[in-house]
Amino acid sequence: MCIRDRTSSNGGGAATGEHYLPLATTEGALLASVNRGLGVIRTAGGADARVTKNGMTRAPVFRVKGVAEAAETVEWVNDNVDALAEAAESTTSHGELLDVEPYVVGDSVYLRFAYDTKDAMGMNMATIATGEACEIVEAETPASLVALSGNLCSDKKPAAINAVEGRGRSVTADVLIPGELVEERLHTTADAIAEANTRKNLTGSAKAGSLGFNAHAANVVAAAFLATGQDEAQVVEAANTITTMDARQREDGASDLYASVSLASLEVGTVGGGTKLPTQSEALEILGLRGGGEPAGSNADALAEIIAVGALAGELSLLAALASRHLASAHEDLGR
Ligand SMILES: CC(C)(COP(=O)([O-])OP(=O)([O-])OC[C@H]1O[C@@H](n2cnc3c(N)ncnc32)[C@H](O)[C@@H]1OP(=O)([O-])[O-])[C@@H](O)C(=O)NCCC(=O)NCCSC(=O)C[C@@](C)(O)CC(=O)[O-]
Ligand SMILES: NC(=O)C1=CN([C@@H]2O[C@H](COP(=O)(O)OP(=O)(O)OC[C@H]3O[C@@H](n4cnc5c(N)ncnc54)[C@H](OP(=O)(O)O)[C@@H]3O)[C@@H](O)[C@H]2O)C=CC1
Repeated sequence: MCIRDRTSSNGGGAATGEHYLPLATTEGALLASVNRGLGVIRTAGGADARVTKNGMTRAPVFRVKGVAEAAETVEWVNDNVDALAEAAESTTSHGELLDVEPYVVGDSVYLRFAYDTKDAMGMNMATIATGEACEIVEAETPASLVALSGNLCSDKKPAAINAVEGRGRSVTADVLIPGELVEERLHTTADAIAEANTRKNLTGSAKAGSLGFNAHAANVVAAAFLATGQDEAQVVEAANTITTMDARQREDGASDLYASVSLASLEVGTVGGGTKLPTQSEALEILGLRGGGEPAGSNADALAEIIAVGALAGELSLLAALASRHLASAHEDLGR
């Protein structure tokens, strides 16, 4: 299935202008929901979306004898990031090493390498580059490589480090919706949506011990990932999204709705992996984002921003359905 609706994404580079949002899903009411949310966003004048951080990570784990060797290894790494960058970047003409963050646990040393992988999601690129850098670490320090991935990366597992530090693209989208539009198209009020968001997405998620403070960002991310050839398993990283909804009172006493989603770790690319498959490549072509961007990285930034606006649309429509008590009936009509 493919939703053909326009989002407005004002990010840098190629992200300006109007876009379609290709989605592939088996969730019965999702397309209707996102379509309604996008329609409301478009009528409100469009959403803003920006990538605010970018870094694909790979964190190998090394064995040392104890704390003294661990400290020696960390000191060497901190003093020699340039040498590690030279080794890592010798394996790629696109990737750039941004940072190496050491972590010590007893006789294990973890080095979290972060790369700007430009338009690639970058897991192969980062893994190959990190492997090369590890050879220097082993040659220059007492540390011995145990595993090229030591799970502090952290790939395809729910992990607070991704929610806090980010992984892939960290992207935020927001929109201000006039109160009248909320009532006309979402059949509820800004206050009711804001209350549902606070009690459900914030307090309810906190009580559940969740890493995600959203309603169903994973629905939109999964559908966009399938449609555009991303690595499906990495939906788990994007599920840590935080959704905020506030009723902003106007001078005339009415309230408009401010809505935002912040996806700390959205791992997307427009080159490499499944993006080359025929249908997925066509979906990226519809977006005007197939292949490498100019400058490199701008296409993947734009894709991240478009997916974020889609997630915002989904959050708006579902929270409105909950606030107006339409969730069950919508799924009776569309989802079974
Ligand atoms: C279903 C609606 C949209 C009806 O909402 P409505 O306002 O009664 O719909 P409408 O018939 O008046 O149409 C309004 C707009 O919705 C869109 N729309 C409407 N129908 C379609 C359709 N068939 N195909 C494509 N687009 C559709 C379309 O944009 C349309 O505008 P128009 O084109 O008429 O100018 C609303 O009730 C809704 O969004 N409900 C929420 C459904 C939802 O978000 N489900 C997500 C999955 S639930 C889940 O997986 C996760 C969960 C819930 O467990 C997570 C949690 O715990 O929160
Ligand atoms: N290896 C692993 O541990 C894991 C792999 N994966 C899989 O890895 C794949 C994704 O890895 P990824 O590295 O993204 O893809 P690819 O391995 O397909 O490599 C992408 C390559 O495209 C080249 N390239 C050309 N133009 C650009 C551009 N504009 N921006 C960036 N790179 C460009 C780069 O080559 P060059 O570097 O020579 O410049 C880059 O390394 C997926 O299939 C995923 O499932 C997923 C998780 C873990």
